Amino acid sequence: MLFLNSTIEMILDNVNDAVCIVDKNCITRIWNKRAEEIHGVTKDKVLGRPITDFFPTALLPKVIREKRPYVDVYNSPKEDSHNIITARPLYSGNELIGGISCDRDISELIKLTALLDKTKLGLKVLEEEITALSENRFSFDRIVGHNIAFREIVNLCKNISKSNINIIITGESGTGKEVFARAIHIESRRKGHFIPINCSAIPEELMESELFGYEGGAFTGALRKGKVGKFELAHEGTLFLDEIGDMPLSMQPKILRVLEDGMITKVGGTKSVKVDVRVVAATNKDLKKMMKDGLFRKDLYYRLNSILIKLPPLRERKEDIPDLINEFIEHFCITYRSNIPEIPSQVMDALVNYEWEGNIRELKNIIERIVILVKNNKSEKIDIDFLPRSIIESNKERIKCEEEILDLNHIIHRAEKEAIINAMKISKGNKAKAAKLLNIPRSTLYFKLDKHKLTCCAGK
Ligand SMILES: Nc1ncnc2c1ncn2[C@@H]1O[C@H](COP(=O)(O)OP(=O)(O)OP(=O)(O)O)[C@@H](O)[C@H]1O
Repeated sequence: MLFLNSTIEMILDNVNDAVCIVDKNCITRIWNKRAEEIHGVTKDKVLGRPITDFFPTALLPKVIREKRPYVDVYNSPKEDSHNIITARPLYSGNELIGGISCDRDISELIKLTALLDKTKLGLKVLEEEITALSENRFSFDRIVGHNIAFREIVNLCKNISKSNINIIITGESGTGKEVFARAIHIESRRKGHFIPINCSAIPEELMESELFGYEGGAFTGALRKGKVGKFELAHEGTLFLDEIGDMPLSMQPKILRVLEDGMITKVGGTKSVKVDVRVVAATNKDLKKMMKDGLFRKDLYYRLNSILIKLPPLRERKEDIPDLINEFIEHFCITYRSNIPEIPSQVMDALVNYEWEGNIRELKNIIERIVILVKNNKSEKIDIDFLPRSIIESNKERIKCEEEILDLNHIIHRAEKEAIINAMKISKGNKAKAAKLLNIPRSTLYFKLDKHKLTCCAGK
């Protein structure tokens, strides 16, 4: 008889799953070693006995009764034990002779999943702590700069933070508009989140659904369960509309409406929801000019612009550059685990006097690059050669100009050139008259016009 084949039994004792074979009367015929381990019942007890004597809810009697398989069914035979069972009827030709079940123990997997869930929870707590810490990083106290005009702006922003008025922040790229918007949000103590959206990064056709959300299946490619828009996410918080100058004209009246009545309707939806959102918008464009050119709506501008904050470019607050440099060096030395390098005065001068068209962002990027170079070169100080070529060149140019300012020969040379240009202007290009005005012979004037490369203005 098949059930008594000892070779099969020997093979089954060496597989990882618990195997149980019963005859058509549900009497246990094969019970392998793994089944003994998983179910805690030995062969000698179970063999020859109905499987239901040991496992009243066993799947095999059901399989035999219904003559159909059950695949990958979850089963917990005892506390803390979790199995996945597959059970099938066994046939000899057309005759049903019994059933076989294979149990895979997934208790370890379940324990690991529980551990993972616990870890996830821990991570969430950590994430929240990190968010709180990084939010703190953006508070007004952490904004670097002691330039008087800049401090006045910081104080003004602190004062208006707690009111709910909308704000527009302008300034060149990289001057810290987003940093200010975040600081205003933190200072406001609003309960909700700070939600940034970059208007220039979102295609016009997606803007409405990004801002107001959409109902499930509102359009092709939409998520089945729909999406919450940024306005709703910013409920009781602050919505930061970055690059507001790039907001499509078609969207502007819709935003104005939300700002006026605080109600939003999702794309494809019919219900309106009330939101309490404070809007801070930022741009480096000239919105007034855009209004004149018909590219920005006046009504939206005045609705947003309860107060306008203008951040100065870095070159207008050079005295803040050393503090910013030190702050960024400390920051990147932590990131790249390197010691704080010495900054020779020549390097500091070069950095302070650079034009910084990309403002604080450009300065920050360059300091990061410098910290990496210092580390890679195992240096203890910032060598001037670690600065980018553009800064080195502009520094050389500046030093040259400063030297020229004090060079007496150069001063005389410039004064002479200026006097000749003026004399030529007054005499309307008449050299004899100009020479007379300058009190020099005409031949000397010819020589000096040539020396100063002014022959072009000689004819005028
Ligand atoms: N006062 C500040 N102190 C320290 N770091 C600053 C300060 N202002 C800006 N930064 C840093 O400079 C970088 C640029 O700032 P931010 O993104 O706020 O500029 P932005 O004006 O919004 O730029 P864009 O117009 O390009 O969006 C950021 O990395 C920010 O952390």
